[in-house]
Amino acid sequence: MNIASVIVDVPAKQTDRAFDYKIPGHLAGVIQPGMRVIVPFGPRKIQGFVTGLKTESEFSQLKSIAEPMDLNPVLNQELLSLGDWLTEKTLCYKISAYQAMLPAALKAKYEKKLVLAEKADRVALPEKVQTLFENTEAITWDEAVKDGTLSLLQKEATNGNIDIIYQVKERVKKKKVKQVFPAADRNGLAEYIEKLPANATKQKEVLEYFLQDDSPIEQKELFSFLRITSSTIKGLIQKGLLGQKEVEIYRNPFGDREFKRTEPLPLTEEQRKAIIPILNSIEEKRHGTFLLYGVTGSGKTEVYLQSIQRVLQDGKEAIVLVPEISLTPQMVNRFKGRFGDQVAVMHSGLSAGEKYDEWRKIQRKEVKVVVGARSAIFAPFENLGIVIIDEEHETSYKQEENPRYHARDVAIERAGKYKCPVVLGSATPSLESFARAHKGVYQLLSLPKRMNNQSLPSVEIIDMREELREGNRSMFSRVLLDKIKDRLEKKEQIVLFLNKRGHSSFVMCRDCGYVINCPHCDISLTYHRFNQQMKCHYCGYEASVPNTCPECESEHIRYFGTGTQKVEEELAKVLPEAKVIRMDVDTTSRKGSHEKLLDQFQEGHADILLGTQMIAKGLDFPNITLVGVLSADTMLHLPDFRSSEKTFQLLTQVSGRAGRHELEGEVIIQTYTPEHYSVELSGEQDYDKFYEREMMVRKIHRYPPFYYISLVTVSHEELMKSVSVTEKITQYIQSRLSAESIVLGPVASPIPRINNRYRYQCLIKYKREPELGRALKKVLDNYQHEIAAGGLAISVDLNPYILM
Ligand SMILES: Nc1ncnc2c1ncn2[C@@H]1O[C@H](COP(=O)(O)OP(=O)(O)OP(=O)(O)O)[C@@H](O)[C@H]1O
Ligand SMILES: [Zn+2]
Ligand SMILES: [Zn+2]
Repeated sequence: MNIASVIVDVPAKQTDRAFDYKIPGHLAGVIQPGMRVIVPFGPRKIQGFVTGLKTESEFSQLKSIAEPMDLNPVLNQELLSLGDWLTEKTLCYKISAYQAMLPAALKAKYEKKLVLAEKADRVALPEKVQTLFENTEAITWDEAVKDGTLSLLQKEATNGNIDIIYQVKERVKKKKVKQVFPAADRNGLAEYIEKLPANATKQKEVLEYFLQDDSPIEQKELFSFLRITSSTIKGLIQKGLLGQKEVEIYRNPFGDREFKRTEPLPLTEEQRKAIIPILNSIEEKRHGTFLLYGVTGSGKTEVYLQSIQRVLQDGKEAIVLVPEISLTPQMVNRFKGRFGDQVAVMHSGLSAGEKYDEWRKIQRKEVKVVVGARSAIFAPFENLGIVIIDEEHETSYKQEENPRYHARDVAIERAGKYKCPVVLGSATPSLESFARAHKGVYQLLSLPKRMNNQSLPSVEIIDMREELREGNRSMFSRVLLDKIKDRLEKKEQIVLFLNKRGHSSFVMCRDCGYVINCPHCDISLTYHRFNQQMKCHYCGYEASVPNTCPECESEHIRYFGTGTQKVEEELAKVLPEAKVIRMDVDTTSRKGSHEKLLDQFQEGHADILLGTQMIAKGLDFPNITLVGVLSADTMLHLPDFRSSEKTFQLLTQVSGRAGRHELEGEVIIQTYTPEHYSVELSGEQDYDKFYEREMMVRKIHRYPPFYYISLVTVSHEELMKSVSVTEKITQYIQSRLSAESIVLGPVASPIPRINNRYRYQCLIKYKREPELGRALKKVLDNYQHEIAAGGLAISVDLNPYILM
């Protein structure tokens, strides 16, 4: 086995296959499949993944592996083959598939360096170059750029005097701390104390400390404990009385927080009925997908916890996926509280280093449970016993960049290999999943009632147009305001929800209606209050608000739309006595602030929790008795066939925050389109009715779950180019598919221009097209050169969740 197959870090068609490399003698037996290695590729050295070992190659002149990057494989055999599956299902390159499975810290970073070529004659080089290389063989690219000698160096590179090399670097280092320990025995320490002059009190203290406790201590800790500095121990180290060493530690994102241990609750009759089929599937080692459809507050989480407990009994492992936005401290507590140190947590709030450490705990089998967002589905477990996906309807489980995978599909694929169950949980399942459960593809488990038979909160829908007609121009309806006042008196808590998605603050002229758009993208600029700038969310363009309208020169140009800050100001005006906690991207960007705000709210330091999407889910606070939704319909008008579904789901989730414990809950939903069925039915909290209604719409318009869809988006700086390419693609795809399928295109994307690139798309609706994947791959291959040259971009999504 002296030859390794390696997938190299060059995402392109020509390199999307394994290359053979010789394993040099000194690395024989060291190199294993799943390891990252550094290999020569063309003129540079790059990273690669070993996918297999063999004894023969069809090629004769093989280059050798330069060095391994890992001591142990970072991908196990199962993940390596999952990479093949991912490549086929999402049409991505193998290298992208493997990289998606690893924490960011393990993705290669390349440092460009300039080195003197062997044949170079130092003294013959231009003086400037000589000085650069005076004391060194290599300088970094950045240094060269800063020095302004780049063109000179370029000339020397052409002459062959300078080589450019790429050095692979790890992004994140293991965290190390310095420890101090006694290097002499007790007698030695004691003797030295005797010999110390009387004024060396500090040194004496240090030695006495180690006489009491001879275990190594973190240097920083020792210093602060004894109030000393490094000068105190320096002499002691030199004399061989103390030693210093570096040890690796895990970064701990949870600090010293204690997690209160919880015991399994006796299950209710309904929970028992729901959990039995899951437990059976675990015991019988049989793969199956369950849809746990349970209203908000019905105790789904307890079902998850006890299923995991069963899995751990068998010595197996569990993956729990939670949407990023609801990966709240409260959620983490529930898992850490039950399973303690056996739990690793992975979410975007962690630094790259912290994520890396959590990942290593999984890899080293130090934990058995991972709770995380989408990418945690790739946790490198090797004895998986269950995968749980909470809030399975959330669209954040779909990755919107290569590889464009859906975590649900990956979960089912992995669980199939390990012969274990997948549990999808939701109060408002996605239409696709519910339809599959109806067909018997998934097994449906229901929790139709709340805990303790607590009723769902009562919901009242307020027509804001009516409010306006009756002279109320504020953002709060009279009913909502009255109810808030009532709760303030009763000392009960209120959640106010502002749906930010789909609408934002924009700048408009009140006289002529002119809206300020991004000059590079066909989309309005978003107004940011904190720096009073307008910003494009697609390309980053920024500008300040003009004093007069560029169109009619009116001075009545101002921003519209409601941000959380504006709501907060408004609240302060009408209810100055109310204490408000605002939660949005601005107030939660600092690490730990999310948690702090929620803790404050839970401890009763505020009456009102005001926020965006991030407060819609997962909160389980007993004192919340009123939920107000300020604008229910902002999402309804997005050009997306799922907008009704998303609106219904969100309204149901938010409403579910009220009255979860003893106190009864009430919900007020303000809307400008009360007649829309997704608003109306979220008022009745009737998912089943909504499902029927929405299925009819999907059937008529031939959308999922009746049809599958795929989307090709083409963009180019020239309008005509993107139209013509899209046109060709549309025709080609059409020619490859059956008459039953519908190929729509070329049409302009809902956002027709981003960053000065014109965007056109082709939408494919189909029922069964085994050829489609191959045809789309062919399209990508065909345009590979133009794409690589940078002018043309084509993205193919076999299961798009964002159609813009
Ligand atoms: N068997 C049980 N006995 C007593 N209390 C329970 C039991 N199961 C769950 N609970 C409690 O009921 C409350 C609601 O349960 P939980 O939060 O698990 O519901 P959920 O279905 O996950 O809700 P949501 O989908 O709204 O987040 C929690 O406070 C939980 O501790
Ligand atoms: Zn104007
Ligand atoms: Zn822009």
